[in-house]
Amino acid sequence: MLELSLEKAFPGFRLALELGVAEGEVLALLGPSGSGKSTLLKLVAGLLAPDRGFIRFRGEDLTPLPPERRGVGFLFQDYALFPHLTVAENIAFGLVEARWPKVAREARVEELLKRMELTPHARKRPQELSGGEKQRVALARALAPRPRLLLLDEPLGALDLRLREELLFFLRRTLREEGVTTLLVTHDQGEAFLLAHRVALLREGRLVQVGTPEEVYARPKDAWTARFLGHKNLLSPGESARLGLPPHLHLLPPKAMALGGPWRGVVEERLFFGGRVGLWVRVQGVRLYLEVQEGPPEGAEVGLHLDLAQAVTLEG
Ligand SMILES: Nc1ncnc2c1ncn2[C@@H]1O[C@H](COP(=O)(O)OP(=O)(O)OP(=O)(O)O)[C@@H](O)[C@H]1O
Repeated sequence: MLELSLEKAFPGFRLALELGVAEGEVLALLGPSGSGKSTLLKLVAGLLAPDRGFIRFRGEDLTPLPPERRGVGFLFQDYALFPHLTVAENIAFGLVEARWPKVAREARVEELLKRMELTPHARKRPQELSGGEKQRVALARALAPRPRLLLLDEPLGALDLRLREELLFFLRRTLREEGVTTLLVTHDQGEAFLLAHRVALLREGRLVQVGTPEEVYARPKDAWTARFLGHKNLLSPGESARLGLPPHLHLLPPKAMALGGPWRGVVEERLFFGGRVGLWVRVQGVRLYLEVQEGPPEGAEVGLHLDLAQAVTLEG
């Protein structure tokens, strides 16, 4: 168990939170730019000292320890590999430092090369690798010494869309196979949902909500959280009333809507995404968004099924 109780202030910014992470759990810190995600990671890594509070891991207080004595592996945004070392040597770096015996070292490097599909690149230097390959080497290097705790700051940040997706599934498998307790920073909700057992939403240095991806998506605490998690159908009190709901702020989740039903609407926008189609439909003067397999063209009149019993009341 990792237990955090931390306070840290900068001019114009204050982080204050308490958070527990279970053994082997992957917890994603999700929040907009400037919400304090990296600051939190740096406090746990020991690169910053808290003004108040503690970092406890398996009952041991890590707060007074320097970074290298915390048993923490990290992968920060600028995953600088050592340019003069080969891929295998980069991965072995932490093992040499930790004085692993040669045989164990070689076995671990080989295991990670294979796991990360880097075996053919073992003797290359970083400048001979693609962006995605570099990122995999950096991840292997962080994992190699079997850290008890892994900190990942935007591990897929610097990559293009296609590589991001490819590495996302790769990272997901790796984290689950290694079973290491992980704190992961991202501002991408899709990434957080796919990678993490639980998601912690950070806003202006405070935790807004913590829960499994399913929990926070189904029951966001307030309108800000709902929007941040990618919800599109937030109904103002007036819009709620027009659809026959009490005049409060509501969230209509995607599963509460389908084509074909008694509500009459007009397709105002049709967005083709490839495997799915997004539709903005105006119903009773309210614009609602839904995704379908195949959708009617813009301007078409459609029938909508709205299960209003599934609407979630939100705080402002
Ligand atoms: N060393 C520092 N000195 C002063 N202010 C800092 C320092 N580090 C961070 N801050 C401020 O603290 C706030 C939180 O920064 P932090 O880097 O933790 O945000 P973040 O959520 O990681 O953002 P991003 O997604 O953009 O990386 C910001 O307002 C930033 O300007």
